[in-house]
Amino acid sequence: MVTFVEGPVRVSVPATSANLGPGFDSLGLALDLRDHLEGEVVAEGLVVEVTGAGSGAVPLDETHLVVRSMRAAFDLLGGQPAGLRLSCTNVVPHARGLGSSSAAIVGGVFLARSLVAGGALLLDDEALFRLAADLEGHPDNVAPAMRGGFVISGHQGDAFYAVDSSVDPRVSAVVFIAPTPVSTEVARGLLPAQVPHAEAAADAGRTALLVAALAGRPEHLWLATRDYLHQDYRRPAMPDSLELVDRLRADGVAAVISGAGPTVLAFSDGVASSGTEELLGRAPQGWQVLALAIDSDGVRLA
Ligand SMILES: Nc1ncnc2c1ncn2[C@@H]1O[C@H](COP(=O)(O)OP(=O)(O)O)[C@@H](O)[C@H]1O
Ligand SMILES: N[C@@H](CCOP(=O)(O)O)C(=O)O
Repeated sequence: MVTFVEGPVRVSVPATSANLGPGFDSLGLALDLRDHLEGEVVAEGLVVEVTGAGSGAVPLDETHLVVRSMRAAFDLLGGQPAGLRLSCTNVVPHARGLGSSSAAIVGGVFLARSLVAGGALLLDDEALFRLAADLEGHPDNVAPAMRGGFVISGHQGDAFYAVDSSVDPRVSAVVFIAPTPVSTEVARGLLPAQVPHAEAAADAGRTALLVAALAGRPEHLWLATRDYLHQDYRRPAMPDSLELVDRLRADGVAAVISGAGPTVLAFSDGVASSGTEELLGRAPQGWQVLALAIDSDGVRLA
């Protein structure tokens, strides 16, 4: 019989940028931009409040992504609470390629576990990661949202792996958030079933280089962030984003489509052409630009 904790529990969960150019469906980086969730077990019913990103757009019932994720975790933890109150304060923009859905899923499963007495003994971090990755369908955002930092992840049969890798302290990110959304589902629908072998080989080389560049050789970030597997195929859904990537890269900036887009992420490595101040001035009109440090905590009690 599962026992729930009394009173509200607060958690926070970071935005994430997946792919980082060539690391399609395998690389992900947690960024210092957090959604906050507060949950409480109550006598009956379901009350969901949302402020910030998604307010007025996301449902406020059982179909809300955080609620669905909490329900899935409660099932694995041993049972559903009699009633639930959930309050979401969101800053991660939705459908922009900054991992809002993974933040909702990871925040939800972690919040559910935190609402159960001894929850971490009933559902350990590995099981929680697996649940979240199953709910999302790909682990590249979920892994850094859960663990923080830079994580290499993928499928292993019907399970998942995730391995932390280091990030040089000189590296940070500037994100250019496009004014209009593109859903990940739509952006994935643009990808071909097959790619030429030479391009797959080139992409593998750049991905390996990117891991080394992030770990301590940031001077190679521009070379390392060239993608061959997804960005150009997605151009029709986000032409302005690809144009911005092209412009920044032509000036030597390590710029990529963040996740499935349409946000553009540029790595700042502290040197003049890719310094944060210089990058902040490159935002197209109507776009939001944010300088973000790498988040090293992942989901946590707020
Ligand atoms: N915090 C949230 N609460 C409820 N639903 C969310 C939340 N974040 C994301 N979603 C759902 O996920 C969708 C965005 O997911 P997706 O297309 O994968 O984009 P993203 O790149 O932001 O993850 C939203 O339109 C919404 O339906
Ligand atoms: N590897 C996925 C990443 C999707 O990230 P999101 O932040 O856009 O949800 C993809 O490229 O489809």
